[in-house]
Parts: sequence; structure tokens; C-alpha cells
Amino acid sequence: MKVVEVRHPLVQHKLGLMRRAGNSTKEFRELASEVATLLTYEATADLATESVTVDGWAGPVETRRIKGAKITLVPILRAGLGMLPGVLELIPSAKVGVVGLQRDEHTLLPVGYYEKLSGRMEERTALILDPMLATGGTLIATVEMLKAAGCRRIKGLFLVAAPEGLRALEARHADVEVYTASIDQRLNDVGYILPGLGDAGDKIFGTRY
Ligand SMILES: O=P(O)(O)OC[C@H]1O[C@H](OP(=O)(O)OP(=O)(O)O)[C@H](O)[C@@H]1O
Ligand SMILES: O=c1cc[nH]c(=O)[nH]1
Ligand SMILES: [Mg+2]
Repeated sequence: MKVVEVRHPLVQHKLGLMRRAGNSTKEFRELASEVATLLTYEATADLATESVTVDGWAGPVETRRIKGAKITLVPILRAGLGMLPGVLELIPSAKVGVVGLQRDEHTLLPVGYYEKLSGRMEERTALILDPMLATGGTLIATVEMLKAAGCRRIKGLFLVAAPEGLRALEARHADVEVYTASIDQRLNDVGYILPGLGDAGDKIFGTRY
């Protein structure tokens, strides 16, 4: 399974700022979006391009443009919405399909409550957005929704990923590519990533600390 841990200094610096206890909602939200932009840069490095000649200031210039990329962003409600503005900065024409899943805090199993995907998913590359890949249950359920809709090319962007979640994904959907700012140490006994970020949804939406 392709797993890219983005070691770029800007990513590591901004993730380090996110890990501080006591960030304001504004600070955490801005950083989540900025790291998402940088992960997008990595996750789109393999987009096909084609040659095109444009009228430049000194005459015709042969340049390159992206060829036929059909991208659907798939933020997982709720926390994934915090990454959406940063990804749209780089791919402003992307379609957006939204899925809603919430982890039951006792069983740690995902409970789905919403799904609205783009049409013709079989032609599209999906970029799943979620700050946290913990047990992997939420991601696996999302991948299964996308595959059921016909999607064949799926990448996931996560601020932080736990080894447990990566192993679970590899066992079920090793064709999915993962881009993350950090593969962290482990999950704690209530399924939170260590050192992690805490509850990303609560921090992005300012609901609880
Ligand atoms: O890998 P897993 O163990 O499934 O956990 C990860 C999920 O948990 C968090 O969402 P949460 O359920 O807290 O929902 P929220 O975004 O509404 O806060 C997080 O944003 C992921 O979606
Ligand atoms: O560490 C974690 C795990 C799941 N969800 C979060 O927001 N944080
Ligand atoms: Mg949450």
C-alpha cells in the first residue's frame, strides 16, 4: 500500500504548531487548512499533463496543462470540512461529495448518517479528507461507500495517521493511497491517537476542549 508521510519542513512546522495544547479555534482551523494544502500538493504529483502552446509576451510558448483530471473531494463530516478550504485553494474546480460518519465513542465503530457523492464516480479520482486516521473504521467505511458508487481510484489525506489504522486499511483496501503529515505512535485505550492532536472535530468547530 502506498503511504506517503510528508516530511517537508513547512508541513512538519505547521503540524508541530497544531500539537500545542491551547491553540485557539482560529489557529487550529487555519493550520488544518494550510497543512491540507501542502498534502494536496503531494497527493496530486502524479496528475497527467499535456503540452499546450499559449501566446506569451514574446510569442508562442509551449507550456503544460493538467490533462483531464476529474477529481472529487470527499470530506468526512464533520472534521474533514476543516481541510476542505485548503484543498480547494489548489483545486478550485473540484467537485465535492460529502459523507457523514461519526465514531461511536464506546464501540469505536463508525455510524454513517449522510452520503451525497458526485455523479459518475467511476470516472473520478476521489481525495478523501479527514484530519485523523485512528482505528481506520471511518476510512474503511468511506472507501466502501466510494467503491459501491463505482469509484476505482481513491486517495486519502490525513493530518495524522495511527499505525493501527494504516494496518487495518492495508488488510482491506491496499489499493488506496495515503498522504499524511505524520504517522504517529499508537492509539490510547479509548481510540485517540498519541501524540495526536486530540479531538480534531471539536478543535476545528470549537465545540469542546
Ligand atoms: O479511524 P477511526 O477510529 O474511525 O476514527 C477517526 C474518525 O474519528 C473522528 O471523527 P469523529 O467520529 O470524532 O466525528 P466528528 O468529525 O464529527 O468529530 C475523525 O475525524 C475521523 O473521522
Ligand atoms: O485522536 C483522534 C482519534 C479520532 N478522532 C479524533 O478527533 N482524534
Ligand atoms: Mg470528533
